[in-house]
Amino acid sequence: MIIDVKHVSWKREKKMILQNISWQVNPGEHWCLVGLNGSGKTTLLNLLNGYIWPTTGTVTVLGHQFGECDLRELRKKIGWVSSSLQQKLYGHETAGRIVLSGKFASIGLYEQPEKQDEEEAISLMAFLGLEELSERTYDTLSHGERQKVLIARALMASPRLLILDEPCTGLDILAREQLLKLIDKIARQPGCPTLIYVTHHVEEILPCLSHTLLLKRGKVYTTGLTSKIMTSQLLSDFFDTSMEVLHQNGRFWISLTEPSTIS
Ligand SMILES: Nc1ncnc2c1ncn2[C@@H]1O[C@H](COP(=O)(O)OP(=O)(O)OP(=O)(O)O)[C@@H](O)[C@H]1O
Repeated sequence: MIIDVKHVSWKREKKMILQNISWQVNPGEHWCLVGLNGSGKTTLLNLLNGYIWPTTGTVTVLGHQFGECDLRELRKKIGWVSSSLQQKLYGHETAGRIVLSGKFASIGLYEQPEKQDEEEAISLMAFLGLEELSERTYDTLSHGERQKVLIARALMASPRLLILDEPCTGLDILAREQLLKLIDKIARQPGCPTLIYVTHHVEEILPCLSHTLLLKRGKVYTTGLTSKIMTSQLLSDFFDTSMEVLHQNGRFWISLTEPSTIS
């Protein structure tokens, strides 16, 4: 099993941030994690990476139960692309060196890379269509280009689990679609890591994301096949707002049926 979270709760300042979360991710599945602001998505990701510990329950990732394994070793097998990573990177580094640094899980490149690593970074960037960015410094890249470079960096470590935490935030519609196309391309590769795609936006859910977890106020609202979850009835109940879901070209598009009722 890739992820096995059992009856996990996390409490802070007398507040239950996550309550009795159970979630299993099997090999061959790709998951979407959907929840509104403050529903507990980031907290759940922090638990998966061992940055925080459950108040109760157990977390097992890639067969390693937390508390009984070397977290530093485990984290090398988990790629995590998030906005907080964006902020940590050095703007003067070239995109090529940032991708290469993923091999060493470092911010900046301190070790002398092997020729083989350099070749791997070049071919990965070529596969993802990023070769023209290789010599550009990170601070000259657009937001969408940065996200692609960060995904390439995560892939350099050959992770078994790749967490994409709201990767389309701040992108215009075209940049968003370009980034989603790249993620879809990665998902189609044999041996692709298990994807966990975190979002507020149903429109971003790609057909490759076979399963969905809906998180609401710190609890699992439901889990299951994405195709079964993305219905007008279920999402209206989840968002407490009447909405219609249109299924088109393998994607889901939402419209509010009574926008004026939102307070
Ligand atoms: N260390 C902490 N101490 C107290 N409260 C916390 C802590 N970390 C998170 N919370 C609270 O837990 C709730 C869930 O936060 P979390 O960041 O996990 O939500 P989220 O779904 O990722 O939200 P967003 O989509 O806005 O990023 C929020 O109410 C937040 O204020």
